[in-house]
Amino acid sequence: MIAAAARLLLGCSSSGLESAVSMSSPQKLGFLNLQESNVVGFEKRGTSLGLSVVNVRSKVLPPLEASKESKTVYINGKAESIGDFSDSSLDLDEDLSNDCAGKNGHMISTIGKSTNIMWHESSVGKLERQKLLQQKGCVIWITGLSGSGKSTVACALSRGLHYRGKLCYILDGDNVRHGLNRDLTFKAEDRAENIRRIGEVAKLFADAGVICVASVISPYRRDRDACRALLPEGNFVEVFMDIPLKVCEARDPKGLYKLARAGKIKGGITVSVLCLNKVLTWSLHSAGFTGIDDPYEPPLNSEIVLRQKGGVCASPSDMAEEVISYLEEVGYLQA
Ligand SMILES: Nc1ncnc2c1ncn2[C@@H]1O[C@H](COP(=O)(O)OS(=O)(=O)O)[C@@H](OP(=O)(O)O)[C@H]1O
Ligand SMILES: Nc1ncnc2c1ncn2[C@@H]1O[C@H](COP(=O)(O)OP(=O)(O)O)[C@@H](O)[C@H]1O
Repeated sequence: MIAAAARLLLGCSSSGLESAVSMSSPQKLGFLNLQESNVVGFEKRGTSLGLSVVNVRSKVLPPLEASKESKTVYINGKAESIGDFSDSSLDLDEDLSNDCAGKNGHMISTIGKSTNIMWHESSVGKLERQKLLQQKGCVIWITGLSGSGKSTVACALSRGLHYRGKLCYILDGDNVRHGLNRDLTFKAEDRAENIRRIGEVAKLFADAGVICVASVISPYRRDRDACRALLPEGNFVEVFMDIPLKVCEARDPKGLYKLARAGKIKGGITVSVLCLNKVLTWSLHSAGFTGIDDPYEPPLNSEIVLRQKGGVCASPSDMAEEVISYLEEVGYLQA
């Protein structure tokens, strides 16, 4: 928050500051180096063309004021004057300034519901991170019915990759619903939002250079395709657990198919389990259970299909090896 506020200051008097923001050209961006302990309060003093003018009160510094030189920023792609500022030539770390300004410079845009936001490019890029990790960041998207073996294969895959010295992280549907997506139900629009968020997080992991394994039912083709579209070509590897419903239902490790068949999931139910003398309660709000009274749309062109052969399911580690072989083939296990 302090860095963000400092960036909004845009110009200031120099006394007592180690560095200051320059707005003399749209290619430059700098940061005020404020010590958090010295800042005792932020005060919003007004807005100008969507940019907040902030007064930082400090224990050691005099109040900072905008001063007298006219500057330009780009707001929603349009050049706008933001008023009078001076001291544009103050001591900046040029390299860091240019690094962090990124390719969009001071492009301020509206994205979704967020107004006046700017893209900051990191000084270390994806290629450098990949070189460090000796792998290519990507998303392995495991989709399939409940009980088809998504989580099991994700774990085996993670183990196999780890064994080869590759950094991998699993985003499991059940787990993500414990935190990030705890506000979402199983009605269609919430499933879509669940997948959208997981897709966005997976994209960040891939950008970090990590092999991100998402194991989620993701029943709707459109939502999966939207996640694919977030990533560079080839970085989204869809793995379809093509296991027949009757096999998944026979496994039924959580007893959910049984509940669904009994009509106890549609419309929302509460499940309570006595565990170590504690009652654990889950609320299942649902338009239906996938495969029973809610649709599952199988992928049409997934990179990998894992299915039974002659009615026999391969072991989870063999299935994981199939995925690892694919990653090796496409060169993702090297930088
Ligand atoms: N109505 C309904 N439909 C499907 N699944 C249900 C439902 N209610 C609860 N569960 C449990 O939630 C797990 C699926 O969560 P996901 O986030 O992967 O689902 S989705 O992609 O948003 O459809 C899923 O976990 P897995 O069995 O591992 O797939 C179920 O255990
Ligand atoms: N390849 C496999 N062969 C036999 N059983 C499996 C296999 N993969 C998973 N299972 C079993 O199927 C059940 C469901 O697996 P799970 O990974 O939880 O599925 P999902 O995450 O798709 O709901 C578990 O009891 C698991 O042990």
